[in-house]
Amino acid sequence: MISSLLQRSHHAVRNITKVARVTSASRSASRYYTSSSQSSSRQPLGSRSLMLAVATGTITLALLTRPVLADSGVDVEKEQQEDIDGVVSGAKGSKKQREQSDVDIAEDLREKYGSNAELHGEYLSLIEVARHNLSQDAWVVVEGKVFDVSDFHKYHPGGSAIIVANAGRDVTELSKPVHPPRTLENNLPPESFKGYVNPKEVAASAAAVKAEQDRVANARLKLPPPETMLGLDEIEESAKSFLSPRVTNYYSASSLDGYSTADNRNAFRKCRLLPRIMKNVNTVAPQTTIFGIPSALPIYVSPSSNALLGHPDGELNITRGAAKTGIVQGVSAAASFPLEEILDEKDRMDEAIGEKMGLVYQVYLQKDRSKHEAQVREAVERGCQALLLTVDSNVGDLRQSTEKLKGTTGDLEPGRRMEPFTDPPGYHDPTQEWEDLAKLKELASGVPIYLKGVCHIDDVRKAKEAGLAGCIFSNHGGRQLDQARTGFDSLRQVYYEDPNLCKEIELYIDGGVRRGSDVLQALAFGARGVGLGRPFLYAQAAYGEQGVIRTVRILENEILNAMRLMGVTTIEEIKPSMVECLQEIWK
Ligand SMILES: Cc1cc2nc3c(=O)[nH]c(=O)nc-3n(C[C@H](O)[C@H](O)[C@H](O)COP(=O)(O)O)c2cc1C
Repeated sequence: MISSLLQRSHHAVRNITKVARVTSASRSASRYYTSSSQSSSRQPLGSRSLMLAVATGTITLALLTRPVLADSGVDVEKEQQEDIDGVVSGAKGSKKQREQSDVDIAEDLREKYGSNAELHGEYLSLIEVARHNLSQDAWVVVEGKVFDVSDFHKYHPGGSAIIVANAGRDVTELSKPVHPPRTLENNLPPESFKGYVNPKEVAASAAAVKAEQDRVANARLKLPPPETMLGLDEIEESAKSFLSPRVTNYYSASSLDGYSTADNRNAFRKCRLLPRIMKNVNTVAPQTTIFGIPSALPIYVSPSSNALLGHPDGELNITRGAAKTGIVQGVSAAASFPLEEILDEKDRMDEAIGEKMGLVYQVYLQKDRSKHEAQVREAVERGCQALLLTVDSNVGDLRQSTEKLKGTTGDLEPGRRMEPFTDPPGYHDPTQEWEDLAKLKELASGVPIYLKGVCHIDDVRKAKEAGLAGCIFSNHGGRQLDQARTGFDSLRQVYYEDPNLCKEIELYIDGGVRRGSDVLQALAFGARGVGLGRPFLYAQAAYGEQGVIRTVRILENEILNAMRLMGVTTIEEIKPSMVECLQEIWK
């Protein structure tokens, strides 16, 4: 059965993925062999298994992109509910666990129980495994054993996507046609082994995963065509109509009470436009430069992690859609595809279109500085045109809706904690300071740096003094500090306090932008452009690359319409006096 499925799947996606996959697989594989940062205990792949893996990488990806099990008899709804646990945004415990990777769990278990660990009740639950389902925190189950493949997937000869798409799950059946038995295990450092899962649980889960993939692929086929979508919210609703609760929750979740997320939308509703009349608006020009890159519209894709959760092509959909519409793509440090694969896709698009698309890379400062430094080096070497340093995330988030769904429980430990608290969990660097920018600038070697997640005017001034190219006013879509001021309100406040600042340093906003008129309001107060996060995630989830294109076309139509109705023909003509904010009227 598997071989006929493979054949069907292979034909379906052959043209779009084959060359790409093999090229990128070869590059990933060669990096895997040569990278000096690899653990010394890591063994190179045997040449036979490597060739097999490279040759069949396309097939494995195809398997993911097609329905694989028509009628498994599995309770999909129940599985989806359990699957919610796989949201890694809050998988702080797992990060901590990984930091202790020198503790060789494998040896420990083997020493204690030999190969019969399961008889002693030392199982890892699949719920726990499912928590590690994102690119930066990926566990998989192979033949009852749990492995941490967070680093390995980037070097997987068959491509990273196949692993990331199945992170948190049992991949035994998927890997069988590709790998001789135990290939994966033999090529991982010993500390990657996390433990065993109950074989009965594994069988049930594998069937449920396949059934869920089947359901999603079928549901996507039944959506109304993308050209019938007239607004961004409509596309989001389409995506939510079939995405599993865990994916919808991951994309939509906010910190704590979600005030900032709600405020982001409402910020634009507080303002009214004052159009100027009797102007010739036959020709309008919405083009501008974003992060120094020519852009067809004053919008860009704000970097958002894990697009693959919504669609098997994930960020690659966004690369294709952005290239074909002439807007800039922001790639997240926690993207589900490695930067290398996204840049390979960009190269292909540049060649096909005959023009270079705009692509900028987002980074976080991490506790292990070698990690973000390596990311910056790679981004700069491969020609990313700007770096966005996200500064609103010096610690992780508190998304309680997600934690609740995951069944996370809290601390009941008694104790009078009178000492200062230190060392918060997670990989973000809580010690980050302005001084750290010097090193980043050095690594960037002239590539402009923008701070993402700025709120206060004093920080804009400091960024200017530090020689940065600009700031993005943002509260991270309401996913970090709840009640942080909205990007749009920060921009307005800065404009009122120092109207010339936007001439001295580039300013952008993101958060809650869903209409062309929202874009115009931000431009009026001096923003060069606005970023959108969730709309592009949902658009690619529902319609792949076409969803991204449709989203841009909708915004283009709305921006052009609003410009004409406002009586302006260029972005420079949009002035603060054309926007009245109700809050000010009531003062
Ligand atoms: C699911 C999701 C993942 C995100 N991941 C990142 C990230 O990895 N890095 C980052 O700087 N911002 C990230 N963001 C924030 C976005 O870049 C952007 O600031 C926010 O989504 C804007 O709000 P909007 O979704 O209302 O457009 C993420 C947002 C969402 C919704």
